[in-house]
Amino acid sequence: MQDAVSRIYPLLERVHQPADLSRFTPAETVALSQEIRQFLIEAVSKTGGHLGPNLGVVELTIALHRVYESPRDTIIWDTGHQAYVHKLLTGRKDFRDLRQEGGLSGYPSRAESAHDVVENSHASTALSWADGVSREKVRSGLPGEVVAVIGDGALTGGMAWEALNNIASDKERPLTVVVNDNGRSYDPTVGGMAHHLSLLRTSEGYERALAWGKRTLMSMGEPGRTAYDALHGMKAGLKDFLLPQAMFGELGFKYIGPIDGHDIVALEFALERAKAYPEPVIVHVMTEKGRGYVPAEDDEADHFHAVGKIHPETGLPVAPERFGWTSVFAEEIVQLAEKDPRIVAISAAMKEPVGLRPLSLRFPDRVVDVGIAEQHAVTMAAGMAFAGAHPVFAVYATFLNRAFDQLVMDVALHDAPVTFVLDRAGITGNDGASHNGMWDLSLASMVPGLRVAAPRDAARLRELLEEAVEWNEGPSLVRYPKGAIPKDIEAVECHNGIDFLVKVDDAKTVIVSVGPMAHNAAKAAQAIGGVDVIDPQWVLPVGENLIDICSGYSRVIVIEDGVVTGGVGAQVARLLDVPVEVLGIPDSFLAQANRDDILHRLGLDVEGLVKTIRR
Ligand SMILES: Cc1ncc(C[n+]2csc(CCOP(=O)(O)OP(=O)(O)O)c2C)c(N)n1
Ligand SMILES: CC(=O)[C@@H](O)[C@H](O)COP(=O)(O)O
Ligand SMILES: [Mg+2]
Repeated sequence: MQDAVSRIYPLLERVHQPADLSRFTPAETVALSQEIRQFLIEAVSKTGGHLGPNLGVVELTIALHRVYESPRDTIIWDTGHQAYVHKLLTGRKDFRDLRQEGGLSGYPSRAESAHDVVENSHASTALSWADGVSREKVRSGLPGEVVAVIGDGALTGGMAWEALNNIASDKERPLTVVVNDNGRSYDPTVGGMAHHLSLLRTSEGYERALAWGKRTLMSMGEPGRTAYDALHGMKAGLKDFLLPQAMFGELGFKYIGPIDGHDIVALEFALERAKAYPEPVIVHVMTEKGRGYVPAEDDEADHFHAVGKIHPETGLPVAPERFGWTSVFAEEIVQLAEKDPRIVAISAAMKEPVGLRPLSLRFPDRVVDVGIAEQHAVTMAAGMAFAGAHPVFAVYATFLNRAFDQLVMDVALHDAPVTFVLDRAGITGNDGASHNGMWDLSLASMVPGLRVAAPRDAARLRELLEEAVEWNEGPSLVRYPKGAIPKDIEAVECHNGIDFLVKVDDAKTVIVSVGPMAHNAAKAAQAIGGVDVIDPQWVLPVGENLIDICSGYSRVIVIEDGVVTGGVGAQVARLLDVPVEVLGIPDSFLAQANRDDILHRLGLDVEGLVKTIRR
């Protein structure tokens, strides 16, 4: 086996395609699931990746591939971060370069396999995809079932409910929704729906008691049977009262569950029933995130949702994490909230990764986790602002795309003083095309009244964040990238609010650098000579002060880590008479690779900038 692992996995060796699984006995499938867990721990500890979610779906994925015939039957994974086992069972075992340039994607990928459908790793879309695939299969008479697997976290997203509503409306069209319920997003999953699912989970014992009662009474001959009939009459009423699964029924789905998601026989039985049913079905599967790997099971924070490289024996990181942008925000927002009681923070199911954990510990009632519900978060923020708060929505840049309408119509149109803090802005790299935060500047440039700051270092992040939350005339946005934070660069001069990072006599060329691009811009300018570098800090809308300064040069170059179309450079070019060159991300989806390698490929590292500017 060509792979990232040194151990031999004899059962996994036998699987080249899903059909091979049909030759396994039930006992062998159990042994296979143990092998797969070992494989995942060994391989992912070398590369990093979504270990916890994948450890949780080993049995579920085996069962799905034994019951359904992929790719004839379409299996769709929501978010797709839990598709590693699916990859292993569909012939992809070379995990050496998982999430690296040229290696396996961390998500389903059509380029890799005919078994993969959805590459978009933004959550809560799988049910809409499934509805679409199923409609077209039925319309055009294509064979094959459609199954969507969605986590309890992704089920908090509004789009999932729009899809459920549509799927349920067509009783003639069978479609199976598998809810992979591990009770967690990163944190425990929040909201009424999560509560509902957990009630179903706790009712499992009740179901077992009913089954035991039935068996016992029926074995007692006629008197027992009469007693059972009487009790059975009551059961529906009792069940409706005790089991909120009725809700799925009322929505139009047959509900099967809750099923032990680590029992392959039970899973196969449930999936076979779902497959045979001629209408939409929900199969509710209970799993444990991080299952079978003690460090992940014990990790209360997020059960190893996504890890870097780790020591497989201990689960400890191979390299200590360097102090990052997120940590600076995490510290600063606590300081600001201490001073300003109007500050309330919002997270869309990502308190820890966006740095809101310390604030939630200091002021538990001033951080709201809305689930994976970015659209709701933005409009809710507008409502909070109306009622007197200054909401701070901390979110990954790529996920704000989803709430563009709410940003324009609910926040900007109402001049709501909401601050957006965009983490992972610019190139993120290993998560592939869908996770780069490269559209935010272009989108923000179209929103009337939205002020955008791009700090170049920690000192500027602290200052600009403070200015943002003090700005109450309308919305503001502060954006910064993924990863370690570089050293502060002090300005050599400041004119009319514009920092000069490099200033030489008689420079004809000026580089306008956006946020963290300042570091490469300054180094490139120093290497070339005769070039000034300025940092406007508040980059959108483009200010008159920036235009005035740029007008004094014969050549203006804007460097930004966003798409070139419609970003800061495009706005500067619109307002200046001097020719403007924009160096940024071309309008294309970026294949996965390390952030530095992508910057190099795009000519945005020092070497590339020197070359381009000299030319
Ligand atoms: C729109 C969107 N917002 C946020 C995320 C980040 N994110 C990725 S996985 C995840 C939690 C998913 O929970 P769940 O669906 O239950 O899957 P699990 O990891 O528990 O298997 C979140 C918040 C995302 N991918 N998409
Ligand atoms: C699937 C998903 O959207 C997240 O888990 C994401 O992969 C995390 O990215 P970071 O590692 O940058 O926090
Ligand atoms: Mg979950």
